[in-house]
Amino acid sequence: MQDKVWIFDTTLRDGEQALKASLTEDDKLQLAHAISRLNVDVMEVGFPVSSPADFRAVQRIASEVKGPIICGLARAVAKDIEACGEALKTAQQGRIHTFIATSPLHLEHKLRMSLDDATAMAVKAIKQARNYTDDVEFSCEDAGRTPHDHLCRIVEQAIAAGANTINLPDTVGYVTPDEYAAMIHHLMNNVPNIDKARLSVHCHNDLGLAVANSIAAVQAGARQIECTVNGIGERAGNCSLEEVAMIMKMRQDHLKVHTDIRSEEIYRASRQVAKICNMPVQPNKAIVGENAFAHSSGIHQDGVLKAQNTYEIMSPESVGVPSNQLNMTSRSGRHVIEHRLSELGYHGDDYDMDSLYTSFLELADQKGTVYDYDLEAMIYFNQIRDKDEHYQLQYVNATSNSQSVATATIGLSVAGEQKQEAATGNGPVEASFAALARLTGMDVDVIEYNLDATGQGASSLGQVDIIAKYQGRTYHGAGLAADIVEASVHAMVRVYNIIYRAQQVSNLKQQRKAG
Ligand SMILES: CC(=O)SCCNC(=O)CCNC(=O)[C@H](O)C(C)(C)COP(=O)(O)OP(=O)(O)OC[C@H]1O[C@@H](n2cnc3c(N)ncnc32)[C@H](O)[C@@H]1OP(=O)(O)O
Ligand SMILES: CC(C)C(=O)C(=O)O
Repeated sequence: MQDKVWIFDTTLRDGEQALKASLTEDDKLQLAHAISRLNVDVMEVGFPVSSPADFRAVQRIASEVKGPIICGLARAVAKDIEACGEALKTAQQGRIHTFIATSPLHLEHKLRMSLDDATAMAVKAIKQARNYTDDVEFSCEDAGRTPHDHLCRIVEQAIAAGANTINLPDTVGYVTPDEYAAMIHHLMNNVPNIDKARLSVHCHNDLGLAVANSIAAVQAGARQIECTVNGIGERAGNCSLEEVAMIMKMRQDHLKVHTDIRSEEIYRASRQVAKICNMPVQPNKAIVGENAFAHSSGIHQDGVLKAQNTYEIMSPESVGVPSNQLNMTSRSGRHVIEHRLSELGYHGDDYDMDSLYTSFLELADQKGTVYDYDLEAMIYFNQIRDKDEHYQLQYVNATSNSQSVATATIGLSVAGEQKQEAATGNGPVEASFAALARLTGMDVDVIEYNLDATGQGASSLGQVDIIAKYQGRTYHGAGLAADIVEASVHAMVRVYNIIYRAQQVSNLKQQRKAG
């Protein structure tokens, strides 16, 4: 049997200390339900003496949320313990968590007392707490900077007074994993009654070591981790619940411990905490960040399509993320495009991959991400591409501003010969059309011009449809590009090619007649 590590969630207490405004009673209740769905063992939900609203929040959660042990925090002060005990009265299982600082720095400058005085206060507070509940946790605040023998002294007395969980916080995120593990070992080997209590750790992230330190402590024998959803908490935050839970799930083979966390609830809880606490999650955050299951480079995408575990050590579904994401960027390759298109219902013979991929890269370089709707539009234009046409657009360079006429220079290949012309106009589209007229020698009359956005938002592609008249006949041309002037020129070049082909057909007919 593998050992169980208890998960003590403190999102609603230490996590809340990170917020610019405290959570309301209703916010706390809603989050308490979300966190309890994770199946945490203990949920620390407030500091009841702190304010009437926090007292009521703890009270409501205690009576309404069933499942985890509901815990409140209290200084080693009689009125704090009393408030905590009262607030937790209706809990199915309530825990009072009391603490006092033990490091020389905190004792001298903050509490202005000796270790013996602090120990006496702790003992008194624990005994008072035991009058309310059998479940009492004691924390040596700033244990990370407390000499080990001092910790042993106070912890021994705390257990003797009735504390059944002993928490050794690295309050300021100062220690390294080996130091933290050594501290746990020292206590386990030197406090005579240590087996009467569960050893707990509570790590802050000031040096980015909160998760590493918590895991090192578990490897040394600690069996409770205090943590928060998304790692929110005072200053740089606390140990992140989702990270430690998934480390213990994914590396059970190595760590030989487990938790009871329902990992499929992680993503949902993370989103709720981010939203209600107004603390967005950084995209590259492990487990719950937007990019945690996103692949953007061709080699990785190809690997994941062939076997998901080539680049994913856990499945997105295992943490409640609906699926992974294959972002299509200019670092993507042909495999992912083919895969995406097949999901959209296209087959290999619907498009020419080489020319589609060229258009894809051009667009991706301009836009960043290429979306499904871009791909669909590209397929359409890929099918009507001017590949072997008489007129082929080389480039468009148009400039315009609000004070002078627009100018456009166009490079066009005409039957394989490179040509260039410039012209002016009221706007860049008109100037471009005038340059095209010079290049082709045909004066086409544009009778309808429609511009549509294909896609969403400012990164949409411009799709231009033109109806033009030439020598009594009407022609249609369409163009698509990130730049709307370029889309217009593509549409017009298409019109010229159709006119050219029509002329060829009619010349042929005349020759036949004459012949
Ligand atoms: C490491 C942690 O995260 S601990 C939790 C931190 N969370 C909070 O502080 C949020 C809730 N806190 C509060 O609402 C308020 O600070 C209260 C109600 C607890 C106290 O408010 P006030 O009485 O106005 O005191 P204030 O916060 O300014 O100062 C703290 C006092 O508690 C004392 N104190 C600090 N920790 C403890 C402790 N564990 N046990 C006993 N006394 C303590 C300090 O020495 C100081 O005492 P002093 O007034 O004799 O100098
Ligand atoms: C009260 C204790 C557990 C704490 O929050 C800390 O030391 O950071």
